[in-house]
Amino acid sequence: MEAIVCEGLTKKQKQLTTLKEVSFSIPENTIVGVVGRNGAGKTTLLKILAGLWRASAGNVHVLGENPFNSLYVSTNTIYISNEMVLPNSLSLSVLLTEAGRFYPRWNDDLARRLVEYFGFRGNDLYTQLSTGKRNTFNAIIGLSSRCPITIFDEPTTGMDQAVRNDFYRALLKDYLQVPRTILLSSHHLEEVEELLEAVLLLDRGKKQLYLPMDDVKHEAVGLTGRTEMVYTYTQAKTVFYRESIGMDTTYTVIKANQVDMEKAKQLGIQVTPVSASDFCVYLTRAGKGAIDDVFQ
Ligand SMILES: Nc1ncnc2c1ncn2[C@@H]1O[C@H](COP(=O)(O)OP(=O)(O)OP(=O)(O)O)[C@@H](O)[C@H]1O
Repeated sequence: MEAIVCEGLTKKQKQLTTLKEVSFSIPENTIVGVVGRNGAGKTTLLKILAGLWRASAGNVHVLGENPFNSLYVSTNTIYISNEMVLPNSLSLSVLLTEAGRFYPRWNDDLARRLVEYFGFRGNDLYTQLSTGKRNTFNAIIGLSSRCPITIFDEPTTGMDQAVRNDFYRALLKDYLQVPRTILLSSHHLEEVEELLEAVLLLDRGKKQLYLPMDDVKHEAVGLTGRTEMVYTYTQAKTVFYRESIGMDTTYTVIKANQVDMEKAKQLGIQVTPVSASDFCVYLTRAGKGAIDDVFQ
């Protein structure tokens, strides 16, 4: 069954169209990464799915309902972001108790064990936590809620590397125990790719790609060789990205299934894999050349 379905989802904010006819569906009990450059529309999309914002056009169904103003969706969905505002006067321990009263599948034992593991004290106040600690606490709430739709919007902002690793590991372990639909937005695809079953890449409000993770990893290859050779070889092929390296060498990223390895070898062209993360970066370059051009 599909947990989330979007058809032609469009969002207008002031003069801007920040989501443009985005369509996709996510089966229940899957972990999907939502990636894209700054301003691509990730937060906008996630807030609409969480029922916090209303779509301007198109259809959105979360657990079979339009999420906006739906009590059913809001009790079965949690949206975790670094914009979360929790009451100043309540201790962390009381905040966990209150979260447990709201979310039907809340696991208090998990919450308390994570709080202890990450070095919180129950009587600390939320507003006195550092940014990384606050986001760690938010992430604990997100995990422990065990909501059927769990949305993490850049959850690791400010966390140090060890905490990020622990968080992703905890997420995977708990997901394996209690499968649910998890959306995770991140600027660091390389950090989360082992967790993800699919990737949704947004680019300036449009869906640029939505593929199973394994396909994203194998979608493109890089060709390095003499400029003329590479240009001739890649004619009529799907080129995602090109870059000059040195005087007469070019690096070109093309669709992997269009490469004949034998032919490339004969032409002296070296074929190398392209990581999922690099592939997404190549797909969403602004088309204004490279940063080096600024210094010329
Ligand atoms: N409240 C708002 N009013 C008007 N425009 C907004 C509002 N919130 C976001 N936008 C615009 O919508 C676009 C998408 O923003 P959004 O925050 O969804 O992107 P994002 O992919 O999450 O970016 P980032 O990676 O920087 O967090 C941006 O152009 C942003 O300026």
